[in-house]
Amino acid sequence: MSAKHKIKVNKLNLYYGDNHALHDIEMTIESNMIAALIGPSGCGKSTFLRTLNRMNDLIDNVRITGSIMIDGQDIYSSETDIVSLRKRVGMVFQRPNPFPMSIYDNIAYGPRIHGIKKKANLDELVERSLKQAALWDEVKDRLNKSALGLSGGQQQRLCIARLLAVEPDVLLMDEPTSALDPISTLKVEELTQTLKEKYTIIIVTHNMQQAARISDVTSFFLNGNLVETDKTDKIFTNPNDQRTEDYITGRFG
Ligand SMILES: Nc1ncnc2c1ncn2[C@@H]1O[C@H](COP(=O)(O)OP(=O)(O)OP(=O)(O)O)[C@@H](O)[C@H]1O
Repeated sequence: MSAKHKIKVNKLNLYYGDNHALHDIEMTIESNMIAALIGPSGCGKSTFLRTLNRMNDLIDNVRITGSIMIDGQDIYSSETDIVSLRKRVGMVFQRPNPFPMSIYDNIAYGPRIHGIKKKANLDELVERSLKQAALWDEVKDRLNKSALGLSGGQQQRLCIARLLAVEPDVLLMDEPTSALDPISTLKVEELTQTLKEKYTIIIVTHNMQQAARISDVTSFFLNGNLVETDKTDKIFTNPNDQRTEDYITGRFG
């Protein structure tokens, strides 16, 4: 396997009880890329995203076959420690979900759990994470105020900062801007462009303009199948598969 392959998915199948939701998915994602997952509602994008940090393990009756290698290690092997997997592969959800505590404590929460206790170290981590999430300037004077007082867009960047504080290397984003106004959306989109220098990002989006604007590669899903993955420019100008063409030109979905 090439060292550049951050994530390698082999013959991945997922069943919710009798519902065969993902069929033989094969995908390779390289480091420092933004990979967008697109497709009509119910095609399996979120399900696939959740397999990358084993969030589906929390759902009853889920059965998974195949493998997902991250940095050459099978995340479904019995040796994988799920807590450290979720630290390495963090997730941002559709609705910002800050904890009902101060801005500072939201960011310090993860590092404290992972054993960082010294105030000076936490201060430094909080500042660095908020700067990385392009939120520091807006909140530096109110770190001890409740995170719930932030705007939706600020809350989403706080959730991103909270992830960065535990030093992941893959970021999963499930429609991270669908609940945000256009200006906040733009800020989160700009943020993804700086974050990809350090992280590998996989983003589910219903917004095809967003996929075209921010991603390097795009995968089109349909009915639980991965129809094709290609460079984003190619997918949006000259896809290989007629079904992709029909979707991006708005013939269905
Ligand atoms: N927790 C669950 N239990 C049972 N079935 C589920 C569960 N989550 C998703 N499914 C089913 O799996 C299939 C894929 O759903 P998924 O949410 O992954 O699609 P999606 O492409 O992300 O859709 P959307 O764009 O609407 O969010 C659907 O048939 C859905 O009903």
